[in-house]
Amino acid sequence: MYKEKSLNLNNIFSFWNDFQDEEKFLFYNPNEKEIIMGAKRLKTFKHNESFDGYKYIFSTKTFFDNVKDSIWNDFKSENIAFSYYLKIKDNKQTLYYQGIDRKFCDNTMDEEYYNYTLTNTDYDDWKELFNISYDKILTKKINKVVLSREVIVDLSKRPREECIIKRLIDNNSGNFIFAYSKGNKCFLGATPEILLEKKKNKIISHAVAGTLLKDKKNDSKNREEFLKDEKNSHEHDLVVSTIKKTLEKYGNNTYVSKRKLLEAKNLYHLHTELLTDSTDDIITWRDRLHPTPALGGTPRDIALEIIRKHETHERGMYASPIGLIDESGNGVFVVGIRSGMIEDDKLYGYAGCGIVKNSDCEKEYIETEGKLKTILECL
Ligand SMILES: C=C(O[C@H]1C=CC=C(C(=O)O)[C@@H]1O)C(=O)O
Repeated sequence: MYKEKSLNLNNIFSFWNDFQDEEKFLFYNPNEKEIIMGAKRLKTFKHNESFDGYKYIFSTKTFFDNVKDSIWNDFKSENIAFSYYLKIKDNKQTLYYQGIDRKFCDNTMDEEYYNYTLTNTDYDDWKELFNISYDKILTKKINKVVLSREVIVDLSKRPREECIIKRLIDNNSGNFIFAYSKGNKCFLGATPEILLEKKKNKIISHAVAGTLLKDKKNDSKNREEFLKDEKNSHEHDLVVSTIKKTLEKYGNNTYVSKRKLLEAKNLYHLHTELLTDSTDDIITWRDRLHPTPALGGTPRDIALEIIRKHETHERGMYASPIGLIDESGNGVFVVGIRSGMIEDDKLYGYAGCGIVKNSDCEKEYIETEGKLKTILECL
């Protein structure tokens, strides 16, 4: 259905810029060393409709089903096929297109940087949110809840999306980079966390939770201690056991790897890989797993109620599954953390962290500052 041809752009973002006012996405998979961009919506799939014949499906979801805040207008839970895709892999560029062939104006990219100011101070709100949640932990209503912050960043002019995307890719090797541009908004970020992958009949999920901020001076000692640290282990194990239960319930031959360290630019995380055999489709699996206690909490319903009721901002697509699915139904969903929404000359930045017994309000806030750097350092 799609025609294909090789391209030789000096600036791969010429594709992005050429679709000025069109809906488009970018998805960089560091494991495959592959960038896929798509532009111009071709088809929106109905529930359970087959994806056959479409090169890639870009799949979006909001954290909660209902979205009220105008920041998230038009950002929905959808499966979308695009008219144009550019795949960049092994130094080769392939354009897939439906309908009219397209010539791209291949201008070199001048990088533009943005001075910014944070316009909200939210420590008091954080403290209140933390105290409400911590009380639920002390009274044993919940074991864990993942709380998040929204920072509002004034950029004084609308940034060029491709400049920020390029820096997200350059700064965060090993992370998945995503960008979804629609109207005057663009949601983008660099995430270390895969919710799930489907490779033929294997489902692979990843528990990523527990955080150490990097400190160059004591790096190796800190890392060793972090791997054994009780608070972080507890926070991590709650994610592993919830994912494991879901894989065991719906799959066969579930396997849990040994815990490892996952490195991001400014942080380390605890990381466990979980695998199971299943022929069920990737969207069904996404809906079984989202949100894991790395983004929601446990017990899930009570933790989600706390988030819904007490976080003062709306999560929208923050912490939600963002996926790319290929023609054969294989693909990957990552979670939209370390992210921000550009709206005109503002950026709404998001970061969160897991709260468990032994969490400290100020330390957790500092942890979110470290996570926010991912996006702020790319402005
Ligand atoms: C919720 C976020 O991080 C999650 C992923 C890894 C580690 C986390 C933690 O240690 O709290 C969080 O569960 C975020 O970055 O916004």
